[in-house]
Amino acid sequence: MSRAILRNVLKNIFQQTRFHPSLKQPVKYLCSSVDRKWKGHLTTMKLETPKFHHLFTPELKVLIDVFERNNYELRIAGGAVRDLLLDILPSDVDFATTATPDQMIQMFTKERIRMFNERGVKHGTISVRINDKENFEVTTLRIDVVTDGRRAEVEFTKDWLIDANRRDLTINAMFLGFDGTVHDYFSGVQDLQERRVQFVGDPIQRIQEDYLRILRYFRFYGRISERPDNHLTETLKAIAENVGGLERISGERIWMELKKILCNNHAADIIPVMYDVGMPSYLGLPSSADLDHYRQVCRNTEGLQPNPVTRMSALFKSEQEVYVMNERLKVSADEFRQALFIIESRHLPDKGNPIKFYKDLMCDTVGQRNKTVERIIELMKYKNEGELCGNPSLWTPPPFPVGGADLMKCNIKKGPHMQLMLKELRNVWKESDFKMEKSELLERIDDILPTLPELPSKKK
Ligand SMILES: Nc1ccn([C@@H]2O[C@H](COP(=O)(O)OP(=O)(O)OP(=O)(O)O)[C@@H](O)[C@H]2O)c(=O)n1
Ligand SMILES: [Mg+2]
Repeated sequence: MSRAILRNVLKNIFQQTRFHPSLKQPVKYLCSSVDRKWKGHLTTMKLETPKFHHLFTPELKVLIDVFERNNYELRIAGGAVRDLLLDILPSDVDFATTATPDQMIQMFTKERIRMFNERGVKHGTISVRINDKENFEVTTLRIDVVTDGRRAEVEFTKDWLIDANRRDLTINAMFLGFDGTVHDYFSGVQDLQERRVQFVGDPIQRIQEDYLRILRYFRFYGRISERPDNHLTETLKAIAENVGGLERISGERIWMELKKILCNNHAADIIPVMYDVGMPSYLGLPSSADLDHYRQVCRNTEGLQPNPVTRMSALFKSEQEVYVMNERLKVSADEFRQALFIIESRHLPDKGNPIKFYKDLMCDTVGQRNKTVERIIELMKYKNEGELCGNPSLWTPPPFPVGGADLMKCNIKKGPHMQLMLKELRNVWKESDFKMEKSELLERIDDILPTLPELPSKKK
């Protein structure tokens, strides 16, 4: 078909659909429908993996029977199909059906199956618990009618193609029947085989429906692509033009995705691409990061299962930048402290003796010992000294032999003075390479006392 004819056909569909009274948002709906009609094309294949059979619990069989008895179609949808095709057991399985939420409610009530969590109903999701053992979420096929880039108002449909078309990536837009048939409208199987990540239809439209999809794109790129630099130009262009929409996405949701990106394959290349398309400020990351240093830290941490914060810390030049990031991403208190710890300790001189350096650091770091060990292990990965991680006894000093009670016996009162004295004694102990014993350390008190600063006395 020539381009001109195609354009005309599309125009006709446009005009017919535009004034259809049932459409609340004609133009948006229309774009999707054109997209669907010309790009969506069903291909099927049989899935052969034992992982698929693992899903068939007695409870799932009950669910399947209920839908069958009531003549509604039910299929596995989205991410779980992708994972099974990759021979991975999916961590969560979503189900899609042609039954409307009302029909499902009627059916489950009749079948005496317990429903819970009514909040999903508006978007077509019914949650059920079967045999008091397993929960399932079943969602009616739908199209997102009005979207504000975060949430959608939906309209239900019985057309699998329409539902596939509103999904983000081709590899996430497939359905799986319980006989093992994969229903693939947008060449998701081929994209998986060729390890290609692309949006369903028009990337701009898909992104504008939910800006978090920008991050989902990079997450799945890391999981799927074999090459670090195989992005489609059209995809990157659409992302670059729409990064501003990330402003509307909550920091928590962004951090959930970013964490995975930082630990996935190709993290060394993906974050710089995210910089190229103008994302850092929307993620609370410094725009002037040293990306070569970041790449180096990715190499240092390769294969060591780093905490995502460890890699992210390479993007920060100052504590201030860590605070800015936290303002946006609201990372956990632990993650925040880990980032600060790396920023503070990465440039301390180790005087050519890393084991002594880490022992001293262990000794200097206040807080729970197991947390300190975790932080130091991450610092080792960061600094390319990961070979030390597996052997903490090498760099863990014995417990400091002096405590507050010992100092009180030597007439040192509790409070800031005692803290200063403990700190000085710890320094003496470090210099002895952790060999001095309690009695020897306590003998030093008299020498240290005159060197301590005068502390202001409490006002009466
Ligand atoms: N912003 C989003 C989020 C989800 N989905 C669709 O909803 C499915 C299920 O979403 P979710 O469970 O959040 O993601 P998964 O793709 O399953 O990935 P994961 O393995 O992390 O669960 C996705 O596969 C995709 O079809 C989407 O189109 N757009
Ligand atoms: Mg999922």
